[in-house]
Amino acid sequence: MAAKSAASLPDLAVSIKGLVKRYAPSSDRKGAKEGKLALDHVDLAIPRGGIFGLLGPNGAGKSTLINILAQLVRKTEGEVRIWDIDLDRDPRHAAAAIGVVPQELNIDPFFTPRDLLDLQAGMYGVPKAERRTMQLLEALSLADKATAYARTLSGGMRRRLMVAKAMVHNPPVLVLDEPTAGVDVELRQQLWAYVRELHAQGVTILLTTHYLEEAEELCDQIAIINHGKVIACEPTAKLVKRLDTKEVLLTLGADLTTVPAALASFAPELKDPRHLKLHYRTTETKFGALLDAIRATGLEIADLSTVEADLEDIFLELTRRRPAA
Ligand SMILES: Nc1ncnc2c1ncn2[C@@H]1O[C@H](COP(=O)(O)OP(=O)(O)OP(=O)(O)O)[C@@H](O)[C@H]1O
Repeated sequence: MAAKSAASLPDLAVSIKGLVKRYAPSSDRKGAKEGKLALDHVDLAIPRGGIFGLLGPNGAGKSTLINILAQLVRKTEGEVRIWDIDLDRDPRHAAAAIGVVPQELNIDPFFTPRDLLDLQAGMYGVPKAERRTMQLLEALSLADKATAYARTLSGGMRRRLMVAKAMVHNPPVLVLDEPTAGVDVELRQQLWAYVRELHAQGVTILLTTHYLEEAEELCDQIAIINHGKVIACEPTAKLVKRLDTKEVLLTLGADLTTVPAALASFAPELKDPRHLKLHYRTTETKFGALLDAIRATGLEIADLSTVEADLEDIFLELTRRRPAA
């Protein structure tokens, strides 16, 4: 994979079109004839060479999407291409193009890191001469644990071992599902340093997270998923600004031709003589201060509504929970 010439490299590392996943109905949920719709016509274009964040609250569908890429979950509908290889037509080569670090750290307790990586390399048909077992263990600060039983490794070491395992076949795309869930600050920094190093080497990174701060720190592009739908997908700076900006639409009781100067700091947009849109940064301005400013102008307000409530709710949800310190 890594040997592909620059001219033949795809523009998109991952391309997803109309992806639907409906889980089979569970027998213990009475009355639920239809299974859970976990992904509802998802389209995503993940450019080659970037760090792409898939952000969303619990149960949004992030793991389902990752597990479809990893071929652990079968999609219901839609097209998935990894490194321009269709998952349905050529699952084997699609699998060779991607390394996935799952959320769960299932490692056989009696395997050593070296055995585990050798086994994985064998599964992917990596010839012995091309194996990079010790190099990977060193890169992830696990060289001194190469021959220790996995059961003696700490949670952080296991997580790093899973990253090494995902990189054994040198895939051009690395996917990390909630890599820092329950991980301490030091390990998080180590993990990100390694991810950045891979990125610098040209590996495309896709990660899922609950945490806006984390996505903001690492990712150049972020997609937000909620209830199985992608509700935003933008460059990080643009998205963060949009998430932090609240729009308020005022319906006026009388025609307005000139916006009062006192509202200038709220980026006013007079849509028509009866509708005025204002913007404010939620991290900088309290809603009460905005109301006070409106009241002080003496404008007659017939109605007031906020726009893009869905994104705002998610923003609150994502910022309320912070990464574990
Ligand atoms: N095997 C399954 N059978 C039935 N429903 C499932 C299954 N796996 C997940 N779901 C449901 O599909 C929805 C999406 O779950 P998913 O695990 O993909 O979300 P998530 O965004 O990864 O959440 P989390 O961050 O909590 O892992 C949830 O409502 C979940 O309960």
